[in-house]
This record gives sequence, C-alpha cells and structure tokens, in this order.
Amino acid sequence: MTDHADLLLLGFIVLVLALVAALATLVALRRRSERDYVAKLRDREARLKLALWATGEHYWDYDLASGKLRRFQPDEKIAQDDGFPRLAGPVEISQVVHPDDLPLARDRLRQYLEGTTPMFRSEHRVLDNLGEWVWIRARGRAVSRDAAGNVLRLAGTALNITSDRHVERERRIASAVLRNMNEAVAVLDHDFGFVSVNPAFTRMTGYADEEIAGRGADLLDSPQHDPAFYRHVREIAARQGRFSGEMWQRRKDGEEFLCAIETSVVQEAEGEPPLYVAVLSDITQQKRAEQELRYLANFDTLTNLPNRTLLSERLSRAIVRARRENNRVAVLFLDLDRFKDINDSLGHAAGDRILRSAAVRLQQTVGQHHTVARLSGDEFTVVLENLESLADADKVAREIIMAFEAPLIIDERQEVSISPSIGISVYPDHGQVPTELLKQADTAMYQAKAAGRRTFTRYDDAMDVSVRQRATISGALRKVIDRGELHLAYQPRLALQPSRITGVEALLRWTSEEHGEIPPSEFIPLAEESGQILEIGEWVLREACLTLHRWRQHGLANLNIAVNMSVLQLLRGNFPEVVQRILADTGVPASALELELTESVLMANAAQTAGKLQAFREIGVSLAIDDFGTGYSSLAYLKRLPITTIKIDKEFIGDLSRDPDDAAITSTVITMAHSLGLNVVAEGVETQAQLQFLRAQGCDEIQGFWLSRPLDAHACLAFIRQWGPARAGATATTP
Ligand SMILES: Nc1nc2c(ncn2[C@@H]2O[C@@H]3COP(=O)(O)O[C@H]4[C@@H](O)[C@H](n5cnc6c(=O)[nH]c(N)nc65)O[C@@H]4COP(=O)(O)O[C@H]3[C@H]2O)c(=O)[nH]1
Repeated sequence: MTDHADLLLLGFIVLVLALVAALATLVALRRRSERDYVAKLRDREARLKLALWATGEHYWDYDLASGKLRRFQPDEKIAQDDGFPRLAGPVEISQVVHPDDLPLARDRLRQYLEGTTPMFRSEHRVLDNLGEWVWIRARGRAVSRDAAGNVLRLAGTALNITSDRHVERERRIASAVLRNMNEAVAVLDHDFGFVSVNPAFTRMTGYADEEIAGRGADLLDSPQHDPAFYRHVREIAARQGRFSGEMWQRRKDGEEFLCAIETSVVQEAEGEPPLYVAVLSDITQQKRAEQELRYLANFDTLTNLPNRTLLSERLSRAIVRARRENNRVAVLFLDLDRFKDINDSLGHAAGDRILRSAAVRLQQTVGQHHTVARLSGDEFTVVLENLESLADADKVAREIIMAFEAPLIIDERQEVSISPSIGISVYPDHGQVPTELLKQADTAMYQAKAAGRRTFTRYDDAMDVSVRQRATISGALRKVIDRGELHLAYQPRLALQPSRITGVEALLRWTSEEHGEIPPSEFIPLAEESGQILEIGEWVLREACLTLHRWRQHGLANLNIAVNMSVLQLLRGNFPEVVQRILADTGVPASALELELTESVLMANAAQTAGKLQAFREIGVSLAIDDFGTGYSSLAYLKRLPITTIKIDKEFIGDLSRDPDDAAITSTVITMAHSLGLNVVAEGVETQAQLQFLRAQGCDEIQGFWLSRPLDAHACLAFIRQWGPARAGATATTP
C-alpha cells in the first residue's frame, strides 16, 4: 500500500515538475515572441521614417479634440536638416502655420471633414527651425473616429515644396513672357523638330503650336536659299550651341519673308539631348527700307545709274587696284551737247526720257563691267579700268561718240539726235585722287565743247591756263543755283528833277565756294555760252521782284527795279510769260519793272528783237538800252524799237571832264533821246562835277558810285530810307 502511495506521490511530483517546466518554456517562448514583435515594430518604424525621409516627406498628427498639432520627432541620425520645426510637444496650428495661409488650411480641413474632398490637402507656409517661412504640401486622412464616425485624429505627411514653388513661379513668368513677346520664339528638339512655339511665332508664320509640334524646322525653308544653306546653319547651331544671322523663311501661305534668327541651346538634364530656342524677327520691311535708302544714297533715280557718291567710291577703289596692279584708270566726263536747248523746246518730260535713253546707250557702249554714273543734269561719267595705254581711253571715247550717231528713241514716235562732248583724264598721268581726276576730265570736256562739240579731248597739263580757268569756272557755274552761291546787289538810281530815289538796279553776284568772288563780266558770258543764263536769269528776276515787293511793303511804294536781261533770254523760249508769271507770283506791278538789254546785243539781233520786245511792252514792263554809246546805233533806228529808257555808258561819263567829245556826245544823246520821248539815265557817275554837268544837260536820272555802290538788300533799303531831298545837291555819302 505504502509503495503504491509513494508511487502515486512520485508520479504527481513528476507531473507537477513537468507542468512547471512546460509553463516555464511557454513563458520563455512567449517572451521571445514579444521581443521579436517589438523589434520588428521598431524596425518597421525606422524603415517608415527612413522611407519618409528619403522622399522628403514628414509625418504629422493632428488631434481634433485638443486642436493640437503633433509631429513625431525625426530620428536625429537620419534627419539633420529637413527644415521642419522640431516640436517639443503638441502645439496650436496657428503657432506654426503662416497667418495669411491659416484660413486656407482650415478651409481645406473643413472640406475634408465634411466629406467634400477624399483627403486633406493643403499648400501653405510653416515656420522652419530657423524661424523662416517655408512652403509645404500637407496631405492626410482620419486615423481615428468615435462611434458616430466623427474624426478624432488626423495623420499624414508634409513635403517642403519651397524650391518647387520658386521653380513653378519662374516657369509661370517665363511662359507669360513667351506668350506676350513680340518676337517669335520656337523651341526645337535636338533634331530641329518643333517642340513648341509662342503666339508671336504663329502670327509670323501662320503655324499654330499644335499643328507645328513634331514637324521639322525645314518646314519654313524657302527656295531663296539652297537646301545646303539651311543644313549648314543647323550644323553651326548644333556645333557651336548658337547661331545668329539672317535668312529667308516661308510662311504657311507660301509668302516669303526675311528673318533675323538667334538660336541658343538649352542644356537638358544630364544624358538628355539638348533643346534649341530660336528667336525670330521679321526684318523684311526694315531690309527693304534700308535697301531703298542705300539705293537713294548711291543711285540716280532717273537713270538708275550710280550717282556722284557711288562713283567716287568706285573710282577710289579702282585707283587702289590700279596702284597695286600698276595699270591705268580713265575717267571720261561726258556732257550732252545743247541738251538745255532740247530740254527747253521739248519739255522736261522729254528731257528726262532723253537722259534715260542716253544712259542706256552709254552703258551698252562701254559694257556692264565699267562704271557709268550720272553726276547731274546731262553730265555722265565713265570709269574705265585696266587700261594699258592712254590710247585705250581715246578708243572708248570714240566709240561713245559713234554710238550717239544714231538718234535716241525717246518714245514710239519720237527720236532725238544728240551728241556728247567728252573730256578724259587718266590715273596716274593726270591725277592721283578721284576729285582731281574728275576735275581734270571736266576741264578737258570743256575743251572738247570749245573745239566744236561732238568730240573728245584728253586732259593735258599744257592746257592754256586761262582756258582751264574758264573751263573750271564754267564747271562750277553749273552747280551755282543748287549750291545757293548767287546773290543780288542793288544800286540805287536818283532822279535829278525833282531829286528823289526812283529805284535800283539789280546786279548779280557770285561767291563761289572754290574760286571766291567772280565778277559778272567773267561768268555771265560763260553762262550765256552754256545756255545756263536762262535759268540764272529767271532766278535773278524772281529774287529782284521778291526784294522789291518786300521794300514796297515797308512803305517804299514808288520804287522801281531794273534787271539785266541776256540776249538769250530775249531770243529763246518764253521769257515774256516767265516775266508775267514772276510778277504775278511776287505781286510786283509790271510798271515797276525795267528790263535792261545791252545796245550791242540789240543791234546784233535787230531783226529778231523788235517783235520780241513788243511782247514785254504789252505786259507793261519798261525796256532800257544799257551801255548806250558803245554799239554805234543810230537814235533814229532806236525809234523803231519799243524802248522807254536809254542808259548812257559809264565810259562816256567817266571822261566827261577830260574829253570834250564825250561831253558833246552825252549832251547830244540826252537832247535827242528826249526828242524821242525817252528817259535818260547816266551810268557810272562818280563825281560831283559829272553830276553837275548832267544836271545842266537835263539828264533825267543818274546811277554810280557818287550816289552809292551796289549794296546788299538790307543796306540798300537803309540807304534809300535815310536819303533826303536836302542831300540832293550835296555830296552823297557812299557807305
Ligand atoms: N566804275 C564804275 N562802275 C560802276 C559805277 N556804278 C556802277 N558801276 C558798275 O557798273 C555796272 C553796271 O551794270 P551794267 O552796265 O548793267 O553791267 C552789268 C551787266 O551787263 C552784267 N550783269 C550784272 N548783273 C546781271 C544780271 O543779272 N544778268 C545779266 N544778264 N547781266 C548782268 O554785268 C555787268 C557788270 O556788272 P557789275 O560788275 O555789277 O558792274 C555794274 C556796277 O557795279 C561807277 O560809278 N563806276
């Protein structure tokens, strides 16, 4: 029995021990599994933190009941400087969110809590750990709700987007700038395919962004350039990273335009192929205007030939080449003979056609490789390069003269025969610089004219100095009106009974820029020879009438003006009409104008003049014979001419006191002129004695240095104003 009991006890003990051991094992196992679980949790949390840190996101937690924001402290080891505030404990959101953004953040929260949005989402500023505002993008969801489903807690992540916001802002500005730019901008990929274009580009080319994207830049290539040109440009842009230049492009409607293009490369992220930005401006109009200006500055619009400016430039270059290559350059100065006559008789329109036709004939004769220029009026210049001898220039001049043997066709029905006179100068023989060569050729041309026209003359240093002087003056005379080098002097005329200033004689003066003062006795014959006196005479008449009109307005109502008239004006053209027109234009009455003609001129053309003179009388203009006594005309003959005044030449007046014959002639002329009812004026009165003699003989008027030298308009007006009858008997003071 006892043994049985002992066995039972032993068995019980063993069972208890086994149970204890099993329990202990169970506890140990459980503990280990709990440790494993915590370790796993820690590991997962660390990994979560690491993942969040790696994405730049941070965890936050918001308790709605307390209204406090909580953020897990990041692991100091992995989050050194993430820019987020380190919260010691839960804080009010108003403590960290920017006051300006707080309403928006709260609004977003309200929307989420009301179920309007599936997630809380807000972009707002928060204070960073340096006390600066940083932009964050916060996202979150409810993590705890009460039994009624109301949110108790919200958790989520926040990302610092400050630099994104800057980038985004810059992108917005850049895109607004692009949209509003006047310059067309295109972004192209590395193969020069369009990526995008701005509205100005669409306006310029007609291609909208969506229709051009993906297409190649060669879409705009124009046939104005070779395809190789465009290829080359793109190669440069690709190789050098930029290209700047001008090229023709074609719009969608096919119209071509000149374009200034600047391309630059935009380096994309590493490994990405680059993009190109091209800025285009349409410069077609600008180029056209520039070309027009360049054309106007260098070409004569009537004949399309180079003008003086371009001629000088080309001549200079030709001289430089000739110096280098040791050969000659010839300048041919060409003037069309009697062009002015033709111009006057056929009219200016026909004159222009003649000039155009002459220009073509000239260029055809010398060939396209030689420069033919029009200097002014009917003056042309040819520059011949690569001459071996002087004779080569003569040969071309001869060919030109021959070419003008055939008449110029100026329209379908009209032909005009006109010959050139040509002067030649040669570099280096006659001059070293363009101006010198042009001057020498001009001088030689004048010689050719003097030699009977329709010929050429080569410049020669031995040319007679006076001829050269005449030629130079004559050359300068051609530009005299354009250059404004002419002016008038006025010499008062005094009536003797009663004593009063009756008027003035207008006397032409020329102050040349190159030659100084040139007396009328020198240049008027030259102007008559060239026919230029017609233009000059008209200028004189208008100027004189304008002055008289001004004086009359200043209260000198009874003044008259005498103007010298050249024989050419009398014989040629329509001078009576010109006179009438100028009188009408200036408001001077015909009775206040006296035209003076020299006696010798009248006598030489007696037959033609009588009728012509009558036309002037019919207008109401007075006519005077100038320099009377020098032309041996009979007073009886003068009776047949419709003249009103005789001006006794100063030759006779000057000798009055010395030569009794002159005194006799003078008194006879005065008596006989009076018997014919003519007014008598003595010219060149220099002394009181001469004046007294003339007064005693009943001379009507005097003019001369005793009264006054010729004066400019201003001084003459002052002289007339201060002249008083009291001074008539006394010596006049000549200013
Ligand atoms: N020694 C001396 N000379 C005096 C005296 N008083 C005036 N003279 C000069 O005598 C000339 C008078 O003009 P003219 O006989 O018509 O002679 C004029 C006239 O025939 C011509 N001329 C002047 N102006 C014109 C013009 O506009 N057209 C034309 N066709 N010929 C003009 O040129 C000639 C010379 O004119 P100027 O040199 O201005 O010379 C002027 C004048 O300055 C004096 O007391 N003593």
